[in-house]
Amino acid sequence: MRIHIGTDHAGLEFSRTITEHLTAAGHDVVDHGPESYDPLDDYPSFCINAAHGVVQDQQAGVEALGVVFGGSGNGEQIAANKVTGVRAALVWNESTAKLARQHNDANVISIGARQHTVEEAVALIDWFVAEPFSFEERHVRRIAQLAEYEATGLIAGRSVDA
Ligand SMILES: O=C[C@H](O)[C@H](O)[C@H](O)COP(=O)(O)O
Repeated sequence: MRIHIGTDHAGLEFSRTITEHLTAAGHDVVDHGPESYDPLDDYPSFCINAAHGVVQDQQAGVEALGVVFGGSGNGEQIAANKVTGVRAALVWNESTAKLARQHNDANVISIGARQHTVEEAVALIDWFVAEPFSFEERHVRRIAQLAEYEATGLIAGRSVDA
């Protein structure tokens, strides 16, 4: 599995441990930065680049997921979700990490590095990566609605404002 990671200054300390852990588990980690600590850096470009990496790999048939993390994980999730084809979920416990895959087929998760220990963050990532999508009809239908809205502004061919 290729795993794209992106963060900001608030998550940078987690990067090394997360990369070491995922690499030791046999994953191919692509780090989209930042490379060094700058307390004034901005998460959008790092997280959007990670999200783009996931989509490009998946479109090319490469098995890939993404992990973005920052102080809260909120801005990082918002940034990742700006990328067409990304379903980024903010996860904070075992249940939300697993449901991100089971129900949402999330291809990116976001974690608040100031909300967890690095050991907790690694566990969240492991739960997410190991969990398969359920392929249950209702979840497939809802994900398809999101994709349709993203592509056309419609859901089931109808305006969501109607
Ligand atoms: O949602 C955004 C993230 O939590 C950022 O990591 C956070 O806002 C950075 O905060 P500061 O610039 O105060 O270190």
